[in-house]
Amino acid sequence: MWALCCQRLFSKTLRNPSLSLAFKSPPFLALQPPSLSHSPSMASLQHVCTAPLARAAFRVRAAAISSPPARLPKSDPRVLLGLSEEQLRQLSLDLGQQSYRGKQLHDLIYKTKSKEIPQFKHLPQEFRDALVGAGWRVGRSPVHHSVAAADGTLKILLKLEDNRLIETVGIPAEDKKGSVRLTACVSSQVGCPLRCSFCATGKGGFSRNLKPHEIVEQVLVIEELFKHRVSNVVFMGMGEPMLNLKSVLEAHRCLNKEVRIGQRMMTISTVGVPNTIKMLASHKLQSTLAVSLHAPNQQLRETIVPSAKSYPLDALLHDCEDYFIQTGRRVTFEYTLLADINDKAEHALELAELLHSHGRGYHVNLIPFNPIEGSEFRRPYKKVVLAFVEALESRKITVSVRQTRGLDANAACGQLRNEFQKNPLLDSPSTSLMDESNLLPELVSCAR
Ligand SMILES: C[S@@+](CC[C@H](N)C(=O)[O-])C[C@H]1O[C@@H](n2cnc3c(N)ncnc32)[C@H](O)[C@@H]1O
Ligand code: SF4
Repeated sequence: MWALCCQRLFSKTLRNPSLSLAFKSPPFLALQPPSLSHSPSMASLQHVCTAPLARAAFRVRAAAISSPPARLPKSDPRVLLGLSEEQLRQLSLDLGQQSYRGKQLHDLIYKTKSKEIPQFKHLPQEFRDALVGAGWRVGRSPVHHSVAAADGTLKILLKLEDNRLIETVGIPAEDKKGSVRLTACVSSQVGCPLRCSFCATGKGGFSRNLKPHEIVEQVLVIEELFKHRVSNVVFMGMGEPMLNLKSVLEAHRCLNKEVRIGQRMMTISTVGVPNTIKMLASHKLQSTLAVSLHAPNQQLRETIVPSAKSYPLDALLHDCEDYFIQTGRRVTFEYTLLADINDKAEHALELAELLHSHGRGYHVNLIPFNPIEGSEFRRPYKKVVLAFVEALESRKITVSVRQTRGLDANAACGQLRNEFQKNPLLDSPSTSLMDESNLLPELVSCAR
């Protein structure tokens, strides 16, 4: 029986990597094969284990034999953040606990926002030990630095497990009814390989894609620092979401289902990567697609966005039409206004014509350039921006101008991280740099 038990455990372990560490861990080694003379049942096998840890470990293995392996993501199989309640319940069963422990785990991760398994105080010690022993971790990263701007915008640098830094931004705002809306602007990659000419992230180079939990945790850290629920998520931080679509979709699912942010409250922004808009459309999400256009014709676009060479404007707009047809969601076009490059009234008229020729309900969001160090570009004057707006509106295009938030906090995406990377003296962790004297009084309570 003992030999059979071990054999079945071993084959389970091969199929379920979450068990392999537990199999090698000390409590397992503490289990001694009982005397084979009286061929014990499972219950009597458990009885011969006297150390509490060994008993817990035995229950883990007994449960592993009797239940199917948890369906866990292959990318990082021992990170709790990102798992659904169902997966956490299955994990609890696999570790010899009752299913309701999975619900408790879910609350600890997504509501209490505990960062370490030892902080799961109201779970039994033996369960915490089993989780740690099997190599599980929550998957949260420490805040390395944060800077608050006068308008309440908070820019945060997170230090990932491999010591890489990513930016995430919390943007509080009051809606028309006076209640506070908190937007999380999340990164999808460490850096970006697409190198748009005006973007600090592009200038900082590319390291790697973010894993789903590294995207989700950005929202949790903003909720934690502001002590307020995040209402909106925009995938407009560092990186190109469409180059990391699988992780972005997994993070989107988790933010929607586990963190409970409505799909309509989320926006995925892309400069355009061939075939990916079609893929996204096939998921029929109720989220907004924002396409960073920046020019009304192919020739000018290629000078601003080098990657545009592989994705002609006509094909890009065709895919946007398709997104609208598939999802019923209006596509937004982002247009960064660069003085004397793409900000003339004739550019606006050409843009209106281009959009009308591709038919559907589009909206243009103008972003006056946020100056970045060493850039040859300039921000246009306000009157130029207003003339651009008027020209678009005269051609019946709905348009908004993005308010520049947090200008004094290295506002342009990727700038704060670049500062830290080039100046090693700055590169020391700061616990709380939330300087409330910098905040507008009405936002202090929200940002606390
Ligand atoms: C940082 S990108 C990330 C999402 C995606 N890669 C994209 O380009 O849409 C989000 C938006 O920020 C804009 N952006 C980047 N750097 C900027 C700057 N210095 N000034 C104004 N807008 C900027 C981009 O044009 C894009 O519309
Ligand atoms: S604007 Fe977007 S796609 Fe272009 S370099 Fe920056 S992050 Fe990458």
